Amino acid sequence: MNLNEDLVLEDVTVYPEADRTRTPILRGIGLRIGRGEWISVVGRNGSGKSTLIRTIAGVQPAHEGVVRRGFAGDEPIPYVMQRDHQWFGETPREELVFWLEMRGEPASRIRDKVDSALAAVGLAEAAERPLSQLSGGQRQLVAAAGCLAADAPLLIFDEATSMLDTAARRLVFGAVRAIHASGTTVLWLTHHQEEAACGDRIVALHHGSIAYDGPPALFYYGEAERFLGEFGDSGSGAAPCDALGFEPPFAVRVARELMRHGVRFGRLPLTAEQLADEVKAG
Ligand SMILES: Nc1ncnc2c1ncn2[C@@H]1O[C@H](COP(=O)(O)OP(=O)(O)OP(=O)(O)O)[C@@H](O)[C@H]1O
Repeated sequence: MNLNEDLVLEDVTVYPEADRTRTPILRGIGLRIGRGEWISVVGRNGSGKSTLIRTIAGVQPAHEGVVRRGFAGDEPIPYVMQRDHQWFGETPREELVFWLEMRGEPASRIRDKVDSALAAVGLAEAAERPLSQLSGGQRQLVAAAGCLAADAPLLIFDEATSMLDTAARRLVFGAVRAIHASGTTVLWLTHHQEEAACGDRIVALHHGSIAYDGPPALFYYGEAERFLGEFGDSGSGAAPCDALGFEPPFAVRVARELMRHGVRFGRLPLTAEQLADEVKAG
């Protein structure tokens, strides 16, 4: 594994069941992922998000094009999915010990690795509690801790929080943000634009192709100058987000409305906190 190299997809196409006579699930994907990035992946149902993630994770081969795995290495990357996966242990600790034993981790290192992975997701106290007594959010954190303990080079969440209530979603999101702050690369697939807006970069899929790859502000506001200067009455069509049929985060909708009424912002807000800061700054 070359830790300094990006993970790169060049002109990648994937067909259903490798059948090249069928309409591709992914077509002509070009993507470069650097270490330490947080990339939000958005797209409507069936746009190819999970297939893209599976290709990046190394469990779905590319039928055309090139995948250079760079820092992600040759091993398939474990990832956290929407629904509870199959559990092997009775408690978070047993689950992680099982994962590490399966990977052939030396017994002498298992305890430390399990302790630090559980601590990283805030589950140190719950290490010995039965998994059946944990909340949905906590169970996803156990799965995330499993990825961490396994030294996954990328932390991948495939709509993991979509079945959770707001509090549990915040719990998972907050824990992953803390892990990211310490340098881990994160790929976060979501239907929640509020969550997508928090990443460094948004990749939007549309019918199996990348329709947008860039900063969140440009995705939700379009060309900022144009938006700030002459945003029209309808307010639609200016931003990639609108063109692709997504509803922007609440803070963006409020900011756009304020801009329509002549309010000007120094920095385009993406979250409620940023909007509040901008309003306070006057
Ligand atoms: N093995 C397969 N055979 C046939 N079609 C497939 C196969 N795998 C995926 N597809 C189709 O490819 C498209 C993309 O699927 P994928 O699961 O990657 O999309 P997605 O964006 O993750 O969707 P969702 O948001 O609904 O989970 C879908 O229309 C799906 O039905």
